[in-house]
Amino acid sequence: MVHAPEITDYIKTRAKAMDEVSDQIDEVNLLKLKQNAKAQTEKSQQDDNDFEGDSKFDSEKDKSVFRQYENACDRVKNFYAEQHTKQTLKYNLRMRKEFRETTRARMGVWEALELLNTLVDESDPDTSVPQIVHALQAAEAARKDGKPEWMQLTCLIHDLGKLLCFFGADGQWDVVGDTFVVGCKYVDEIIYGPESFKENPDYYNEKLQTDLGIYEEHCGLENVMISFGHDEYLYHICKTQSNLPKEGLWMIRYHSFYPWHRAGSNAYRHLMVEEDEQALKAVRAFNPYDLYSKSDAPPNVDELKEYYQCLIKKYFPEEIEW
Ligand SMILES: O[C@H]1[C@H](O)[C@@H](O)[C@H](O)[C@@H](O)[C@H]1O
Ligand SMILES: [Fe+2]
Ligand SMILES: [Fe+2]
Repeated sequence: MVHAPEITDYIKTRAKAMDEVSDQIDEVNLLKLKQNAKAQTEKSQQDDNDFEGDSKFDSEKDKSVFRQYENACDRVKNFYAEQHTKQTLKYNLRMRKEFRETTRARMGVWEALELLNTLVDESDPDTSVPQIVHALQAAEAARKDGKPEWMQLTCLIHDLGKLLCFFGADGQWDVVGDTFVVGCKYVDEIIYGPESFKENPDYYNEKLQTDLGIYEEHCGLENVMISFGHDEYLYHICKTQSNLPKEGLWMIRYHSFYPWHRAGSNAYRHLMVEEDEQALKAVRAFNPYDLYSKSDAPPNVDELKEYYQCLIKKYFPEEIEW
């Protein structure tokens, strides 16, 4: 039997022991929490570093069969003739003002993707499948390579700006195709070269046909007008309505800017600032998922829907203003 004074002693020692045990438990928990946090930071750092690693999904592919513009079909050639003729400086100034002042539609990201189900890109020599297929091919390739979630999502949505085709665009010349800088000399790296601008009035304006044109040296790509289309349009939507990292935003904004980012190009370097080097790295890391996934088997939209809807929720609100 334990008596009164002893009870208190007993209770005290028990309590002390309990305290010690719970201290230990707390310590174990704290340690676990710390370990978890450390693992998470390491994981996210790993994720972030990982986005730049070389693509692997395309290792077996013959890359030389993509982007063959010289022997492309008439649909592609006619597209560029029209785009190079109509993307004038004046047109670009007008578009930039106009598109920011209007909301064309309100809908969620997945809904927007489903709308692209009916759109085939006339400028593309490498694919003639509906754009939702291209979106999922690009995203699935990034996922297969273990790229971070934000990059998988960027791959999924990168061409959503082509929705402009449904919002009263004048055709496709003002929405799709490679982009280039307007307001300065047309560089050799542009598809079909500077001569393909012969019907464009800017071609005959001497002030616009110097290396700098209307720009200052190293003014930064941010301050340069790149021909208007799905990249620029979607970039502004994502910048103001998503929490995608800046790398994802760069991938979207410059993915069609092949004269600048394609392998071996040195074009437009005199307009860049230091940060644009980072952007270039990001866009080059993204490019294989956009380009080389075009020859992959078409993915099953219904099967993938849930996974990507979850990803979308992490970075976008339910409804977007388009
Ligand atoms: O989505 C477009 C399209 O597929 C074009 O054909 C290509 O030239 C662009 O660079 C790309 O962004
Ligand atoms: Fe694109
Ligand atoms: Fe694309």
